[in-house]
Amino acid sequence: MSTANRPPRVLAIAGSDPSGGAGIQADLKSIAAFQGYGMAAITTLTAQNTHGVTAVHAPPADFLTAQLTALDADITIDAVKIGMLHSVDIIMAVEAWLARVAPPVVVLDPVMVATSGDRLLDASAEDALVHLAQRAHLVTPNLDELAVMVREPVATTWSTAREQGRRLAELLDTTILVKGGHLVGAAAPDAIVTPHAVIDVPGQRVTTRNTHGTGCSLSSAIATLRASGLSWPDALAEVKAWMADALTASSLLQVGSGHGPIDHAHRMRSTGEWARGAWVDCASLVTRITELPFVSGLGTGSLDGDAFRRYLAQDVHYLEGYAEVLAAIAESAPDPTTRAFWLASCEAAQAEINRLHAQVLGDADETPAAVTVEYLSHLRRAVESGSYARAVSAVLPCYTLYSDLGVRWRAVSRDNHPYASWLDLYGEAAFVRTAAQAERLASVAADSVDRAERLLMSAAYRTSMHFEWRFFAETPLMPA
Ligand SMILES: Nc1ncnc2c1ncn2[C@@H]1O[C@H](COP(=O)(O)OP(=O)(O)OP(=O)(O)O)[C@@H](O)[C@H]1O
Ligand SMILES: Cc1ncc(CO)c(N)n1
Repeated sequence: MSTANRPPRVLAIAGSDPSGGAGIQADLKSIAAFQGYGMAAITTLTAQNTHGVTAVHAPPADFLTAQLTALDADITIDAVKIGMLHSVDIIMAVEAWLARVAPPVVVLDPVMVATSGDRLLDASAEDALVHLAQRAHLVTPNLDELAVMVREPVATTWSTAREQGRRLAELLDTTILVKGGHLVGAAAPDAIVTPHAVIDVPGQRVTTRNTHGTGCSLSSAIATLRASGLSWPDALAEVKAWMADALTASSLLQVGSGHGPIDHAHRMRSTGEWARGAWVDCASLVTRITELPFVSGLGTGSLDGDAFRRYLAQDVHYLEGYAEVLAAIAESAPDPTTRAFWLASCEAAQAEINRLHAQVLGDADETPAAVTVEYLSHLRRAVESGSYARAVSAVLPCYTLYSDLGVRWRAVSRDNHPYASWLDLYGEAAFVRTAAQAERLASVAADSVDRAERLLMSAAYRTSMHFEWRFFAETPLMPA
């Protein structure tokens, strides 16, 4: 299924939303955001904006068949995403085409009602849609659609939703993506559910009204990543991280006064730039860090155990101050999602402190080294500057450097390696994702400040990277 370097050719069979937030417009933007080549066969035209749908016009179903036939006569299709189908005639046209062409990836978003509450599927077409769903490799109902498909009341808890997903998976004998977007609370969980297993993919809720088209965008993005070779759960985790940022960035778009669209293009717009630039500017410093005897000895496993212990004893001191700094950053974060990220990071640092005390260090309490004290005062000064952007820049090397080292160490054999569990901590996918997210948040912050402040951000970042170098150079040499 992998398309190696060729972008997957992804076809959306869906309705048009002229306001650009949902329907084929959202599909094409999402497919492009995940680097696919997008195509669109239009089932229906809607007249709609961010407040709702005012009219629907469906061309004859034969004309949809003509569009689909023109495509498969000429183009190999790697994935299909199916959205608004509106009527039994249209559903039957799509079903006949799927039966003939059998595309390798078929994702069905069983669109019934828009975010605004307007019906997009005739009530009489619900059974036909359930029948069509048996031909899909993944079905992505929201909680209302799930309830219709299993003929039960709408789930109000996540556990009921997962159960209903399980029953639908059995009924259709296929995989279901159960979406928790419509639940209330701080979480926005999703799950990949088969007749035999449930894989939860957790997520934080973004506080925003701009949720128009999230379902369309999710299903076409996941079809694109599946056709690129990812498993359903991996594809979902990737798309959820992207969706959270697209929801957060939606406030800048100012499209309409109702439920506005998400920002599909947020990654193209700017994020990643400042932080990547700051990293590249520190390239030679990073090389010097990797060449330190302590760092190379950690990788090969040849490092002296006492030196590692002395480093950890200082790292505990460092992490204690660092966790306080992260809590202060969370306090000054610009929105609840960003705050949740820094709080989670603060908790992870505290967990690491507890783990080090319990498993490695015991009660011994060594004096903080000069480098530890100075590095922490640098971080505190960045917080006290009152600039969120500068404080984030100062803590960022802790993410980018350790993620980079972790990735380098992935290739190292873990057989009899004395520091294997420590190397694993930073090389695992979750930490790499966290570091990438921290970089994105720093870049977003960089976009909101002036040039002078951006220069101060870069200075704070470089100073921290320099302290990282000193920390690896000096702490192992502390007197025992
Ligand atoms: N406020 C939110 N914060 C974070 N994620 C969200 C939020 N709202 C929806 N999502 C995510 O967006 C995706 C779509 O979910 P949702 O349940 O909203 O679908 P839908 O109702 O089909 O969407 P649509 O608005 O297009 O009808 C899911 O991955 C869901 O978890
Ligand atoms: C065309 C179209 N498809 C799907 C949805 C669901 O959000 C919508 N609002 N409009």
